[in-house]
Amino acid sequence: MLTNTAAEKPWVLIKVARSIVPPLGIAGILFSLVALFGYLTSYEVLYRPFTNGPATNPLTAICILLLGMSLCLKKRYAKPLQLSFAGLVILITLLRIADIVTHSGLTAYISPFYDRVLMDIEQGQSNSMGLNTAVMFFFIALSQLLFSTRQLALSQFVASISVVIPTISLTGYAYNLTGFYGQMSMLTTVAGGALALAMLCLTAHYGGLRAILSPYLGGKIARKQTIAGYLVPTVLGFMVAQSLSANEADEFGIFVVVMCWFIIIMVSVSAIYQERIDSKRRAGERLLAQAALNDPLTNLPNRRMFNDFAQAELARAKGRAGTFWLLILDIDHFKNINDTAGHDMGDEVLIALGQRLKESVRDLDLVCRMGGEEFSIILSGNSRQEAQQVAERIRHSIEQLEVKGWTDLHGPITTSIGGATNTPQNTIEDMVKVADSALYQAKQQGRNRVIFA
Ligand SMILES: Nc1nc2c(ncn2[C@@H]2O[C@H](COP(=O)(O)OP(=O)(O)OP(=O)(O)O)[C@@H](O)[C@H]2O)c(=O)[nH]1
Repeated sequence: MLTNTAAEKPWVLIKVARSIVPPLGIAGILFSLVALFGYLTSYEVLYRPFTNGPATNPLTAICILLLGMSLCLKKRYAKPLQLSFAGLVILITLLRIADIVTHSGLTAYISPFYDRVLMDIEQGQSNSMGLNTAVMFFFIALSQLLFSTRQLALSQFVASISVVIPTISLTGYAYNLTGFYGQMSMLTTVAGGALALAMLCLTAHYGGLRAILSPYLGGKIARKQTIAGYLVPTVLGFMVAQSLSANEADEFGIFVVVMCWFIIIMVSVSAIYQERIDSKRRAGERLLAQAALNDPLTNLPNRRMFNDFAQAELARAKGRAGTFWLLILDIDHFKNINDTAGHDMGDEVLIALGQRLKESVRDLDLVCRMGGEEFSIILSGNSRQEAQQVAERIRHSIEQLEVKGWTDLHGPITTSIGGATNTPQNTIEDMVKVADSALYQAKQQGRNRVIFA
């Protein structure tokens, strides 16, 4: 039944963001399998896309595989497996970080295809999980762990840190700044970027990201600001970096990345506040719309809502040459209830009767309080016989209605009902007039009856 015109807009972008998580996870799995297949078959280009450039280390490929799988898991078994996969990646990356700091070579014991890695290193080729790669996967896994334990704010915060690392690496590849990507291969950069983005998208329904993806004005502005805040400094930075020496370009590159993320963080914070204020405004607007279309006593749609609904129903019926029925129902001798038991008892009767009417029809039918003790019911797509049966059933059901303080002392409440249907020519006003005159006849003939025009 139509009850609310100020409905929330669909949050399409959040749905899209959440729907791309499994495909990004699958992309990660494929990247890792390609790299591992490269090691298995000694087909170097699969794990080292650029000759003499950085390689995707086998341990890195395992981290990508575990994180990719954890993002693709279905709900039922997801939590324990996600926790285990994320935990494993955290362990591997922490070992690797300890390895880099202490030069202990611990990861050699757990790395698959280690002889191949050694061979590459002996030939002077880069092949190890660099500090930036280890930190990136550590943060992605930590974000997954926090998400699985419902720490959404922290999970989103950690995911945004993890997105920064592949962004720096990508900027390095774009600006040709080796220090920016170090030992992180293009394949690892893309796979890490996809997984970090997927982690961020998992929390799209929450916090800053939710505000940026909002379908309302605040979200629209925030999205444009985010894109401009990232693209403008990056493109301008790229042009300036071309004219700088290697050392200057490195420092300038860091400045550009910091600027981009500073702008994005500022935009997210202001979007959160904007969305908070706007959601209160929307709630107020919904309440106003509700009040304008509903009767406050019975909480049923009022005459205005009746007109909107009836016009739409008439247009629909004309479109498919169908019929619908209008019943106008009036409580018999209602004044007597007010006069005998007081206005409050009259109100109670109106509320109970409204509730009974709502329960007596289907969800697609509409029950309205037209005013005073008069109600209307729109029955969609019934034959005359069916509509008469419904009207009789309603009349009978109201006779059975019990309202403490009235029916137990003064007997049943009865109603008179007039019915009318649409014709190709008539308007809603015509239908109301016809149903009203049928109701008048029912009153004339002694009340407590149904008369159809
Ligand atoms: N308690 C209460 N009474 C209302 C409300 N709105 C209208 N009324 C009363 O409903 C009564 C309607 O009386 P009448 O139009 O004479 O109709 P009736 O007494 O039902 O008689 P018939 O319709 O001819 O059977 C009036 O006394 C109105 O004051 C309301 O919201 N609450």
